[in-house]
Amino acid sequence: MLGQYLEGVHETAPLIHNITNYVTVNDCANILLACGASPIMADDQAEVEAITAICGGLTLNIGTLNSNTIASMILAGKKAAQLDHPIVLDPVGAGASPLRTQTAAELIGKLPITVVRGNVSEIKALSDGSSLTHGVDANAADKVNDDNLWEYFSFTKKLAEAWGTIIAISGEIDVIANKDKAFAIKNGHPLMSRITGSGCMLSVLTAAYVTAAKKTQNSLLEAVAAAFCTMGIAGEVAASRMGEMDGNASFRNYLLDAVFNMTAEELDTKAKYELVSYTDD
Ligand SMILES: Nc1ncnc2c1ncn2[C@@H]1O[C@H](COP(=O)(O)OP(=O)(O)O)[C@@H](O)[C@H]1O
Ligand SMILES: Cc1ncsc1CCOP(=O)(O)O
Ligand SMILES: [Mg+2]
Repeated sequence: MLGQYLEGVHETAPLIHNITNYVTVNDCANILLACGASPIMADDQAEVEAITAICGGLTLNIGTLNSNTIASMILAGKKAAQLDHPIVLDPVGAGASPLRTQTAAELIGKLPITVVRGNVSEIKALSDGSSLTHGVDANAADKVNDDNLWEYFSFTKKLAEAWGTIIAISGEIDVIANKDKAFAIKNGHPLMSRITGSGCMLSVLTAAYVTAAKKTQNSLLEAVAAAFCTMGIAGEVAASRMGEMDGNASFRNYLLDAVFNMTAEELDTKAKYELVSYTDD
């Protein structure tokens, strides 16, 4: 079922506008190319509306936000809204500083965000201030596990309703929800948290999948789940290639290669997820 979403990206080759951080920008461009999409990074207020207008989707990542890029995000987001383009928000480090938390909240309040993709501590910090991030990483105390999974289903459903977005929480178990349904995804590998950028790359990948799904009139929720499974499976494949002297630099390259070589069949075969419908309860 999810493989068709990768095919959709290959067939439509969506162009994605990214206003993102300067730490992981090159990895974000490369993972978009790896999945068959195209990246353009542009963050000056004088051009963001024109760039958004030639693209199919937009990623807003606040990882190294500043007052110029915050204004650019609002301008680009409003243009994307006018053109009915999907917008993915990555609230990097929300909870780590008031500027990050307030900016992410402002973007959610002012723009019709399609997907908020963050780690569990970032999303909790934004929902009710109930967590502290470990910098840009999740706080171990917030971890989603089999015991608290239903609490997180209910949490993401409520948040999806309140914000009118898809909520996509990443981690060892990913939880992705709209107001009606939720996916729990169990692909991935612990090494993914030992490189910088696995979350940022996942956000741009998500933008590519939802942009393609919108164009082909497919489910945006399933498109997000397909992007998450793609990333998780790529992490598993990359980990299986690690040699004795390999470290996080090799892992990052193997991860990109795994996305580049991913097929719809591989995605369908290796995806590990549980789908829950709230209308059942
Ligand atoms: N311990 C883990 N086991 C399996 N997958 C993981 C683990 N930690 C992170 N991931 C995966 O890494 C990717 C990035 O997630 P995460 O580390 O939560 O984002 P961020 O880098 O924004 O904090 C996701 O695909 C997630 O599923
Ligand atoms: C380390 C760091 N500092 C600001 S942005 C950034 C990258 C965060 O990337 P990710 O959330 O994908 O690990
Ligand atoms: Mg992140």
